[in-house]
Amino acid sequence: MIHIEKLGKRYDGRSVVDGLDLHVHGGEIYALLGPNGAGKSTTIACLLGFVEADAGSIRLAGSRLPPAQAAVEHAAYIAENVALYERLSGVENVEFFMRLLGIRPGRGEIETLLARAGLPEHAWHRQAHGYSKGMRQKVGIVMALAKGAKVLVLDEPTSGLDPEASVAFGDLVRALADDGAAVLMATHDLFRAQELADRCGMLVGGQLAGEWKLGELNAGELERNYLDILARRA
Ligand SMILES: Nc1ncnc2c1ncn2[C@@H]1O[C@H](COP(=O)(O)OP(=O)(O)OP(=O)(O)O)[C@@H](O)[C@H]1O
Repeated sequence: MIHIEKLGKRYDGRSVVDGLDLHVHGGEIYALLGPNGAGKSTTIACLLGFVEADAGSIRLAGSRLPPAQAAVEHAAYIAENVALYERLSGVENVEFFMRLLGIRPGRGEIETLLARAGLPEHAWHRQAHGYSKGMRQKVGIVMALAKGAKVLVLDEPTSGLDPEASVAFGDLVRALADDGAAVLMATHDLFRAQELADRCGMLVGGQLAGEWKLGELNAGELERNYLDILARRA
């Protein structure tokens, strides 16, 4: 579903993503790890067509379209802080963003999805300016559900969420993957990555320095591998 091959991106003559190969299959959650400045957000920006890659190829959901168009058609993106129209309610936000995509879900359908995402009913028709970070993430998930996104891309989705909200968010992401979506999640949260993801990769200097199946690692092993790689590169 997500196929990245030999991806390269340079800024100011400096290589920040360098020959990256990364594949995420439908039904799979892949955590992209790495220290600050490793190139995780740049990889995501290239994947979604926010910036143009300098080298390599990207295919989303088997589409031959350029990333920006393929992403509009097949992907949902949930940033660390989900931007909503503050004066619109949760329901109206979903309605508005779906209409931009030519999708017209009924109010009842949106409410059903908001309930599934766990947004409290009293918030559905309230302006979004009072929403917490976790509530915004839920509206973001509802947009992915309403769109039927085959690819879900998350950048630091659980940073700043309390443990309960983080677990609830993880359950929603798992449900989307169980429905067949390919999920790519950039995160610094090794604990949550180990809890949630099926596989993970570690970027250092724009290159994949390690890749693991999480079911095969014991508790704490991911963190040890991560720190070992950084120590070897120091
Ligand atoms: N628009 C830009 N112009 C110039 N340099 C950039 C730009 N965007 C990112 N960079 C640089 O590219 C490198 C990779 O940044 P990126 O944000 O992709 O890393 P990251 O792994 O997401 O980091 P973090 O964990 O801190 O979010 C950094 O050195 C950053 O300063």
